[in-house]
Amino acid sequence: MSFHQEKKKHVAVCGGGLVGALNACYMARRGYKVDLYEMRPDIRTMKVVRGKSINLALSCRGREALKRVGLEDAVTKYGIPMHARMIHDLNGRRRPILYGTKDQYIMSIDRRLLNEIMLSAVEKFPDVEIHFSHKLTTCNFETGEATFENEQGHKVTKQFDLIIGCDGAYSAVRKQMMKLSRFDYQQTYIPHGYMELNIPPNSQNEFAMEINYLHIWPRNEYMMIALPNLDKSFTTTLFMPFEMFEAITTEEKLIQFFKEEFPDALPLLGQEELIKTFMSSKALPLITVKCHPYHVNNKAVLLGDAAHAMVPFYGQGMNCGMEDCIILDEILDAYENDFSKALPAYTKKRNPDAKAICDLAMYNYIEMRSKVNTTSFLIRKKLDNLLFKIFPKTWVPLYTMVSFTRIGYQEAIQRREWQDQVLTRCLTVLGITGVVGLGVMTYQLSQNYVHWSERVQNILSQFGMVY
Ligand SMILES: Cc1cc2nc3c(=O)[nH]c(=O)nc-3n(C[C@H](O)[C@H](O)[C@H](O)COP(=O)(O)OP(=O)(O)OC[C@H]3O[C@@H](n4cnc5c(N)ncnc54)[C@H](O)[C@@H]3O)c2cc1C
Ligand SMILES: Cc1cnn(-c2ccc(OCc3ccccc3)c(C(=O)O)c2)c1-c1ccc(Cl)c(F)c1
Repeated sequence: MSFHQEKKKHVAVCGGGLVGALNACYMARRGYKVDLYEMRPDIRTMKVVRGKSINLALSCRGREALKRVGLEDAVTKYGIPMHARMIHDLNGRRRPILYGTKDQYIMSIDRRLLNEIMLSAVEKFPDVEIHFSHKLTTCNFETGEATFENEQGHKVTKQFDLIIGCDGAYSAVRKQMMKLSRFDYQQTYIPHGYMELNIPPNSQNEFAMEINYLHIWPRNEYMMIALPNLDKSFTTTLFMPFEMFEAITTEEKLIQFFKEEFPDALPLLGQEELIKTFMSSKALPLITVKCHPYHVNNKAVLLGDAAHAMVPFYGQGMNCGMEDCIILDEILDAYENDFSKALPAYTKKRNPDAKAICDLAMYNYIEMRSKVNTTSFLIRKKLDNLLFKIFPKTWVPLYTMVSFTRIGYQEAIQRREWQDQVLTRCLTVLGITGVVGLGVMTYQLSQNYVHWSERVQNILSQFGMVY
């Protein structure tokens, strides 16, 4: 090796899910030698892949991350744009509210297909190897050694320049970090669980609802959403307290519940299919995880849910994790691949934003659970869109900043807090002004009324009529 030729960095990406597969592309593009370890078998060869939501919403941050490794078109050609939310009320009325202009839409993407596309993209890079059915068990943050166990229980230990934990909300890499002092960790399971249902194509084999919409049934304690699939079905996710899931013990109770809470969805779901799916499924838990720091020495770093798992009530978990790949890549450029400088800088840059979106997703969950039914959802969103039209530079709806820009999550929330203060003040002033104004107007009207009624009476009296 010549004096000037730097030794090629050798990294281990642990976890071949949505963020790990993408990050492996980023690391390979940097010219690193990449070993990607995924504890599951190759999903591209599996008939059924169990796991999280069947489809998910891809928005600006995730798209930009895909774009930078040349995957945006490969993914979005299989995506279904959702230009608006479609709010379903109890009477079955559906109200669309646009997300913004025609180029401001989120996309419904099949999770498995997205993962497969990225795994296949990884394999195209030189000096990259994917090790399926290899589970990370332990790692040494002093030496960079990591041990993986395969299906036969055989263990292999290798040494790396960097261990990148993309192994999800229940990360093994993070578990190793938790043994270290001054590693902060916090997790919260929420009382709600989720269950995925399916709205199949209708009898004409067409979509059973409007296609390019994120369908939302806000019912305070319960929420349901539906995202379209390429096979003309809708993956419908019911969010409900576990107690409620457990209380629905018979088919009658289930049908009665949907008749009361989601009457328009019941015929689309199909009673028999709903019963079959609901009675054979278990509601799955939802967790939020926050931790700090994201790195250890110059040997390990966390991305995606391993670093910041969030409840799915803002549709940002994957988008945030994909944006992590951009942030780390930019910082590695800035510090010329010096991990001892780049990793602390990554934690410093990313941790506040990731915590902010975790908090926002949780806030939205609490908000939707307690205060959001169709009316309040509609009012809120229409007011947001109206103020955005009037003050496009200053009043950017929070959902727009989060989903259609790469404004830092923390900044987006700070700007929203300012908006809330302004709105509260305006409404207060309007309220006070309104009351005062109403008083003045009433007085004036009463004066005018007296004046007006005198005039009418004078006119009518001239005709001998009095009313
Ligand atoms: C119901 C629901 C709806 C959602 N909807 C959206 C949405 O609309 N938009 C959005 O942006 N996000 C959404 N999310 C969040 C999104 O699913 C996650 O943020 C995203 O999957 C995180 O990707 P990840 O790669 O970090 O983790 P994961 O997708 O969990 O992948 C982790 C990978 O690591 C592997 N692994 C785990 N442990 C090990 C180990 N020890 N060794 C090796 N491999 C290991 C796993 O097998 C897996 O393949 C939703 C989540 C849920 C639950
Ligand atoms: C999967 C996905 C992608 N985006 N969103 C999303 C999230 C929040 C939203 O608004 C914030 C808000 C809603 C209601 C009241 C105040 C603020 C909007 C919107 O404005 O349309 C869209 C979701 C989603 C995920 C789960 C549930 Cl339960 C849900 F309803 C939607």
